[in-house]
Amino acid sequence: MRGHRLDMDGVRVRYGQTLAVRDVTLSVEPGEMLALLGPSGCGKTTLLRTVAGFIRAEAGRVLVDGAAIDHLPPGRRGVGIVFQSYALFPHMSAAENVAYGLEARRLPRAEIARKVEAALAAVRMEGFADRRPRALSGGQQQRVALARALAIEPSILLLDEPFAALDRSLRLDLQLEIKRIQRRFGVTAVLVTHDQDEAMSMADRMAVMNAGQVEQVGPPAEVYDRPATAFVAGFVGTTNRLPGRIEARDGTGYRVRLDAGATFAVETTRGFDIGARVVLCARPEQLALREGAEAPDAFPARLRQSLPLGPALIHDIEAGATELKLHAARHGAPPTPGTVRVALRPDATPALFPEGDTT
Ligand SMILES: Nc1ncnc2c1ncn2[C@@H]1O[C@H](COP(=O)(O)OP(=O)(O)OP(=O)(O)O)[C@@H](O)[C@H]1O
Repeated sequence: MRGHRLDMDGVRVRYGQTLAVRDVTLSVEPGEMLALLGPSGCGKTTLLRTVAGFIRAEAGRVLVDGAAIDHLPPGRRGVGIVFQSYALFPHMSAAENVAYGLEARRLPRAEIARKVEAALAAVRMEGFADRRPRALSGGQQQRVALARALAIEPSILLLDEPFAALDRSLRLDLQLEIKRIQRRFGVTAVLVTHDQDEAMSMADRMAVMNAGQVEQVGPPAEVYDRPATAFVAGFVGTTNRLPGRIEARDGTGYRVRLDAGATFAVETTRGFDIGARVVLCARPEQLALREGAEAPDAFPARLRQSLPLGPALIHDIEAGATELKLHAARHGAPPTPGTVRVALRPDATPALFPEGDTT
């Protein structure tokens, strides 16, 4: 199962008038897990199903280890798929379900038995071989579905929201299980999810999709820290959006005059004209309350409330029509609601986008 490379090269998929996937080019390295992350309707399932062979692309190619597989039917692509709904055959036992794909390949009986046993053991379900799906919990059914996908020793494992139907604790169990198995076998995997925490914790890299296109692809921390577009900044993690205007060039960035009434220095590699309208996107942990007198690098706002969240404190703030969330360490008594000043933390690297960028 080890080490196969997957390439999507200019894949375009249309349903009638709807262009669901717009010329997507993505590579998944051998043994890597790539998450396709995005809001409902952005095209992630369509892209996954195109790789699986259930949907035909209007343009572009899908390649495994450099060879195009577009002409192959799903059963001959060497892909294993786990769906959101467990999609097990209800009248078959767990072992029969796992054997199904192997029987279709007409393998000898003894070999099928051996592979079924190994696949069920890999997902820790060896004691449940004779159970029918209805006698298994949701998490157990999904483990069997995973065993079925793995039994054929796929070159690529496709995971289509496999945890969506599970409650929280089962979900975490299965996430850990899949990650463990994926690492152990070095299987190349694509995970479709609309859950950013899931993508962050499971994936080596994530591709953030919006309206059929990939807006950014990279390791989760990089996407979080350096969002490429305003959409990514808003979709991955929490972002405070502060409108303003470019006042002047400043070192390797700009001085931005915020509508809220302060001037922030922001580093960026993007180019802006002086006077251009912009949106500054700052994470809750990049802003801070500033004590004391008026200063040009802090703007006035109203602290509505402060709520404890584990070891942190979330400040709920309004600055004119803009609502802000600030993340602070919790020590001592929370500040009193009322007038406050908000500043950028000295080490913060907020993102700057042209106003009117897609959100
Ligand atoms: N069979 C279909 N016929 C027509 N349009 C479709 C079909 N399937 C999907 N679409 C449309 O294509 C676009 C992409 O859908 P897709 O299911 O790939 O998105 P998604 O990101 O996986 O969303 P979700 O998270 O809701 O599953 C959407 O606009 C959707 O309405």
